[in-house]
Amino acid sequence: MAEFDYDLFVIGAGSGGVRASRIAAGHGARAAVAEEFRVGGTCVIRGCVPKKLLVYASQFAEELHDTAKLGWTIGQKSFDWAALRDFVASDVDRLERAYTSTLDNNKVDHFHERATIAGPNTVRLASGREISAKYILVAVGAWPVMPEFPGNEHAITSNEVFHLENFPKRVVIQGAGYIALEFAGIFNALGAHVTVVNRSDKILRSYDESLTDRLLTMMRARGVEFRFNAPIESIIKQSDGSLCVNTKGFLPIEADAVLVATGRKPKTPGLGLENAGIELGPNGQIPVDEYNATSCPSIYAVGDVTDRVQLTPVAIREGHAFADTVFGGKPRTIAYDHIPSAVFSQPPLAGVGLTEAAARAAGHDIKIYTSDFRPMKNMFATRAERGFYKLIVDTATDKVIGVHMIGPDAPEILQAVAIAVKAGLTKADFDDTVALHPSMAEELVLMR
Ligand SMILES: Cc1cc2nc3c(=O)[nH]c(=O)nc-3n(C[C@H](O)[C@H](O)[C@H](O)COP(=O)(O)OP(=O)(O)OC[C@H]3O[C@@H](n4cnc5c(N)ncnc54)[C@H](O)[C@@H]3O)c2cc1C
Ligand SMILES: NC(=O)c1ccc[n+]([C@@H]2O[C@H](COP(=O)([O-])OP(=O)(O)OC[C@H]3O[C@@H](n4cnc5c(N)ncnc54)[C@H](O)[C@@H]3O)[C@@H](O)[C@H]2O)c1
Repeated sequence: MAEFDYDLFVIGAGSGGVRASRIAAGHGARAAVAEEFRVGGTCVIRGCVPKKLLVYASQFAEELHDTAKLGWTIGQKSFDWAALRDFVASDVDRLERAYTSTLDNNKVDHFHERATIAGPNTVRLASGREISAKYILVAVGAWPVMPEFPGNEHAITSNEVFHLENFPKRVVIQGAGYIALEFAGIFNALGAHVTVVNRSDKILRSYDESLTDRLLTMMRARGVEFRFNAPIESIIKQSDGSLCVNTKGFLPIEADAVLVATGRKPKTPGLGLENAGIELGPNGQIPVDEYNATSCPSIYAVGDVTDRVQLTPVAIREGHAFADTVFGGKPRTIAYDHIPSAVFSQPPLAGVGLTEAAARAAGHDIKIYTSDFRPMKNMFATRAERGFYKLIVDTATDKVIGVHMIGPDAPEILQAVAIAVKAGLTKADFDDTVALHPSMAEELVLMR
C-alpha cells in the first residue's frame, strides 16, 4: 500500500500546473490536478490566447483600409461582434479539450472542483473528499484587482470582457498596464470610442520610456483618449443603461462598458495555506525559494501565485523546473534576467534586457543606439506612424544588454533578437550580421 494517494497533487490546471503535472507523470510520479474553472487556466481560457485572437481580428480594420491603395476593391465592410466573440469562445473550447487530452495522455488524474490545503500532505476537494499526496504544488494563478469605489459593480474585468453581450460603442478603461492598453487597441480598432483613465501619468512602467512615450503619441493619433492622474471616484448606472464614469478633476464620461485593468493579485484567499504553516507575502503571494519550495517542505508553488513574473512562459518554465527537481532528479532553477516580453497594443511594443533607465540605475556605462524609421507598410498606406528601435550597449564589454522596439511585428522580431541578448552577443556581432532587406528587423544590424 502506498503511503499517499498520489506522489503529486497540483492545485490549478493552468500554464504552470498542467506543465508540472505532465512532466512529473513523465518522470514516473502518480499525479493528479484539481481545477475549479476550466482546464488551461488564464492564458488559454481568458488571457493570452483569446486576447491575441481579438488583436488579430481588430487589426484587419487597418489592413482592409490599406488594401485599397494596392488595387483591391473590398465590398461593403461591416463588423459583427457576436460572430467574433462566438468564434473566440469556440476556439477556447477546442484548446480546453486539447489541454484535457494532454492530461489524459500523460495519465494525470483530474478533478473538476476547487481544492484547498487541509494539511502539509492533504488537499480537500469542494465535495468534501480529502486526498493525500507526498507533494502538493500550488499553481492557482492570480485574480483581477477591483479597486473600491461606489458603483464598481457596474465595471467588468478581463474575466468578463470576452463575453460581452453587445459591442460597447464607448469604453472606459481604468489602468495603463498590459491589459488596459491591449484592450484599448482592440476596442479602438473595432470602432469604439475608448478613454483610458489612469491614476498616475505613466503608462507601462516596466518598459523603456522612449517606447512608451511613442506608444502614447501613436494611440492618441489613432483616436484613443487618455486621462492621467484621474482615479475613478464613482460609476453611476443611468436610466438608459449607460454608465456615467466620474474621475477626480475631470468632467464625467459616458460609457457603455467600463473595463478595470488595475493588476492581478495571487489567488490565495481561502486556500488554507495556514493549515500547512505557510505565511503569505505582502501582496498575498506565496513566498518560494529558487526551487519553488515554500516554507513547508512538502508544498511548492509556481506561476502567478508566487508574484514573481506574471507571464505564461515563466509559469510553464517554473512548473517544468519544479517537476525535474522533485521527480526527475535534476534540480533546476530559472534565470529571470533576459525574459522577453511584449505588449500587443496597436502598434505593439516589445523588449528584452535592461531599459536605459534600469541600466543607468545599475551603474552601467552605456552607449545608446536608436533607429527612428517609417516602416514600408506605413509608407504606402500614407500613415505617419514611425517605428523606433533602441539598443543599450555596455561600453566596457560592448555587449548588447537591452533591445527595445515599437512598430509592426515588434513581438515577433524581439523573440529572435532575445536569443542574441541572452547569448551575450556584442554590438560588433550585430554589426557583423548582414541585413535582411527589405525588412524592418534589418534596422537591428544597421544602427551606427
Ligand atoms: C487578459 C490577459 C492577457 C494575458 N496575456 C498574456 C500574454 O499575452 N502573454 C503572457 O505571457 N501572459 C499573458 N497573461 C498572463 C498569463 O495568463 C499568466 O501569467 C499565466 O496564465 C499564469 O499561469 P499560472 O499557471 O500561474 O496560473 P493560471 O493560468 O491562472 O492557472 C491557475 C488555475 O488555477 C485554477 N484555480 C485557482 N484556484 C483554485 C483552487 N483553489 N482549486 C482548483 N483550481 C483553482 C484557476 O481556475 C486557473 O485555471 C495574460 C493575462 C490576462 C488576464
Ligand atoms: N502581453 C502580455 O504579456 C500580457 C498581457 C496582459 C497581461 N499580462 C500580465 O498580466 C498582469 C496583469 O495585467 P494588468 O494590465 O492588470 O496589470 P499591470 O500591472 O500591467 O497594470 C496595472 C495598471 O493599473 C494601475 N493601477 C493599479 N492599481 C490601481 C488602482 N487602485 N487604481 C487605479 N489604477 C491602478 C497601474 O498604475 C497600472 O497602470 C501583467 O502584469 C502581466 O504580467 C501580460
